[in-house]
Amino acid sequence: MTAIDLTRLPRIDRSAQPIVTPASTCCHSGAIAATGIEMAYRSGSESYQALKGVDLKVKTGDIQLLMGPSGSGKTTFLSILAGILTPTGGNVKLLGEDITKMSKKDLAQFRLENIGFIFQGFNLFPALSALENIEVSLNLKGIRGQAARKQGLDLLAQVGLADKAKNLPRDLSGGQKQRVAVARALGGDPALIMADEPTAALDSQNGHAVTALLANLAKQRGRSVLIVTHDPRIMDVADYVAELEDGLLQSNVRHQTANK
Ligand SMILES: Nc1ncnc2c1ncn2[C@@H]1O[C@H](COP(=O)(O)OP(=O)(O)OP(=O)(O)O)[C@@H](O)[C@H]1O
Repeated sequence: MTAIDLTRLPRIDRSAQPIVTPASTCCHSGAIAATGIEMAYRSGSESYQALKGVDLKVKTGDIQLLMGPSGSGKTTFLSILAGILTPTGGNVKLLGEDITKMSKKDLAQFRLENIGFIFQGFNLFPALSALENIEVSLNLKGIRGQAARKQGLDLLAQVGLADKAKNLPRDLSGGQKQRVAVARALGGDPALIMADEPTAALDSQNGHAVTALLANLAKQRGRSVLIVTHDPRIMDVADYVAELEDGLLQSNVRHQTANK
């Protein structure tokens, strides 16, 4: 496996954090506000209550982790916050807009413009090169032709893969694939980045590299980053760590090493 040159990744500069105004005095601090989220999965006459009334607020520029045991409802909650699943109760405001009240068409457009999503399994098209995978996503966001090519190459350079633009996914390591997926998620410069277990399939070095990338997005570019993870390595860069258990939010604690 090709080693990652960590020196090519931008450094995390904690001093560059935006000054956070207390929520009570500012109306712009909420990137994500979920209230009373419930999710009942139905199968025939059976129903399973996966979320039982979950509230969560994430401020602009914060890295929020969502942790908890298997089956506690993390992926369900993330999918609802990303507008992929519709909750059976409660509402979700992203960037001040209630996505649970949007039409399907408006929601699809809102997601394209504002959310970059990173999947555990990378979800790259196997027949397309690294660059083409990003270009296809940019095309969906209305960025085409030379503009898409240029932005795609810029994004690959940002994740340290400028020399892999023509590689197919099968010719990339797991960490490189995930960095392509991160680059793709950054296309169009979305305000919200959501990631489901982004480091689960990665070794230590690649896991740290992807973690550093996500941390830099939040701290140097003011993006709000929500990550479902079991990976304690990501805790080092988190601002808040929420614990879900049995469909309920047990806690949401400010992480001690944040804001050093
Ligand atoms: N489509 C579905 N239909 C029925 N039940 C579901 C569905 N998706 C998830 N569940 C159930 O809802 C609960 C929460 O699932 P979810 O995938 O959100 O948990 P998780 O915390 O992300 O788990 P893991 O860490 O194992 O990925 C589980 O009991 C799961 O079996």
